[in-house]
Amino acid sequence: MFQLSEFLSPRPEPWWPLLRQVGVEHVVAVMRGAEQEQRMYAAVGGAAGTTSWAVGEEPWTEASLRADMELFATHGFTVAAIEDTAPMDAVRLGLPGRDEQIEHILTQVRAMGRLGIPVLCYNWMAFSSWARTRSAVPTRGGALVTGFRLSDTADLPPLTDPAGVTPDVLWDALAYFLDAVLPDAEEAGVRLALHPDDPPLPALRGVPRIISSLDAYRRLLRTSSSPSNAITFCQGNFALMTDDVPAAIRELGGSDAIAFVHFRDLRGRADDFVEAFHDDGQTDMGACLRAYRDVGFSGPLRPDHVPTLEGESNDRPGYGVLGRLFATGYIRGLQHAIYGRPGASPLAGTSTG
Ligand SMILES: O=C(O)[C@@H](O)[C@@H](O)[C@H](O)[C@H](O)CO
Repeated sequence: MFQLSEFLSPRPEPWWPLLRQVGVEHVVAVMRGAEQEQRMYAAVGGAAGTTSWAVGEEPWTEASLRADMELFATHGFTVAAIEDTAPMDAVRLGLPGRDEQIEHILTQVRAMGRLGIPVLCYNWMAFSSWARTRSAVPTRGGALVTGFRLSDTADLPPLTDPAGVTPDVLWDALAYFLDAVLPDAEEAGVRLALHPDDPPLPALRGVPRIISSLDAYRRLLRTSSSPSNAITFCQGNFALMTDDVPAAIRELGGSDAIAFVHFRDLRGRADDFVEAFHDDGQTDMGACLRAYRDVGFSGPLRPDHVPTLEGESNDRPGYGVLGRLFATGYIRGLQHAIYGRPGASPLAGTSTG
């Protein structure tokens, strides 16, 4: 059985109890002021991230991560994964300074091992994160979703100086990173779960991207057979790579390479799409969950990118509270239909009076 999780920063908010109330016990954490926490909303035109490091030291040290875990625990949550890293753009691009950045990642991975956090989600999108060209597209009933149109990026400046950044440079840099980190990750019992480039296009704003196809994942898995060399199966992106997402789950999950799942959906193609409510996109979500069950996936699964609903501010596109609650209910319904409802018996709830 997967671990139904939510994506949170270690900064308590008044609505956290709602997650416990709808049945979420696990957290996928970002780290205070680290790379993804800064990029997760800002990347799509939402509120900018903060760089405050609350416990007086870098967010990826054992002391910081322990403090975060304890904080989540006081709110009833267990940390199932970290979806954030120390800054690593030099690592992604193979630039000078990468060895120092890799040392930070090693510090993080070893700390995660000691703390029993088994999954680290990372990505190969240099100087960016998920990219959208619209952050308020009306969908069902006027709820707002994000959207992307490649043609809208034509006039945007390059994300970084593209000189020298080729797919080969990125692949070599990824192999160098895996070589440096996988042995320690394996020893620590931590799986490095590579997230797809979002959107999965061969290049964005003048800079090539490499993790944008099923073949790229096949190549990743050929690079090292370490059990720590793993995948974040971000369904929305895979739905833009293939028409048969369940088959991709069966292929990649069949060798136990899926360590973490982002459960979401959309409508369109990689160069032109809008996101969707979990029950309103182009993918058969139930067929996906059956595929996870059949390959024995047992890691964290979290909803990703939900619509912003009536009355909510859209300063965190994709991460509104009401949409998260709807997504959680939808996933729990599918889960009980497909896996069976734990503890349910035909007589449960009936009176024997
Ligand atoms: O692009 C995606 O599909 C994502 O999973 C990101 O939105 C992710 O949540 C952020 O980059 C933070 O890790």
